[in-house]
Amino acid sequence: MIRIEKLNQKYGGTQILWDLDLDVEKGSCTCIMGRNGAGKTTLLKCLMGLLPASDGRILFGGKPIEGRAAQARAHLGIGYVPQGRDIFPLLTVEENLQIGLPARKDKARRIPQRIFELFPVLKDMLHRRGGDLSGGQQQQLAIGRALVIDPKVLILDEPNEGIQPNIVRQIGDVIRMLNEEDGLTVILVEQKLGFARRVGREFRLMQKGRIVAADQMAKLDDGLIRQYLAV
Ligand SMILES: Nc1ncnc2c1ncn2[C@@H]1O[C@H](COP(=O)(O)OP(=O)(O)OP(=O)(O)O)[C@@H](O)[C@H]1O
Repeated sequence: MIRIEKLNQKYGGTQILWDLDLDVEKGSCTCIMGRNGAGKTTLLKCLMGLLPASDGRILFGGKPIEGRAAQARAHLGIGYVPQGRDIFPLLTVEENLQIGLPARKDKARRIPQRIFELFPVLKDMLHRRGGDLSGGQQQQLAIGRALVIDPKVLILDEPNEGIQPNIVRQIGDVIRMLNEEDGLTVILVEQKLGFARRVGREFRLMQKGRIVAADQMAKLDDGLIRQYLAV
């Protein structure tokens, strides 16, 4: 579904991603892991078109998208939940969710009910300002907003950063449900091993801007953890 070939990215003179290759199959739930600074967020931003790559190819459903703007990638069906959530604090929950509606193929004007089934708290707080929500509720809103476009793939960058454990569990359950029941392809950047193991079905390990290991989640053993994840 997504194929990245020989992706390179630089911040000024500093190269961050090096000839990076990544294949993500339709229906998979892939967890991208690696130490701080490995380039995980940079990779997601290049995939979303929020950072320009120096060179390389990004294919979505077999078609090159590397020349397309971020908004066009959303219209193609790539939903993105950025690190830090980036919800609009002065807009209501409803307005935050409505932002995605024009990107839907069917041009539906109403927020899909499925989002409120997954996150009932968003229905209860529909008219509250985004900025008044707790961190966990804001994260649920950020995921809801990405789902409004009816994406084919959902990309999440550390959805659990700074969130209380009961909401982390709920978010994990929702990601699993979206993947298993709705058939949504998921790409998740995650630092917490327990969450990654519970939610991810495959892993990719990153080190210094490269993918250095890839397998089924069950094969993520202590040796790999020591080598690429332990701090
Ligand atoms: N705007 C920027 N300008 C210059 N360098 C940057 C910028 N953003 C990130 N970097 C550098 O790029 C490298 C990769 O950062 P990135 O945020 O992609 O890593 P990460 O694996 O997501 O780390 P983390 O787990 O800490 O979020 C780091 O060395 C970081 O310092």
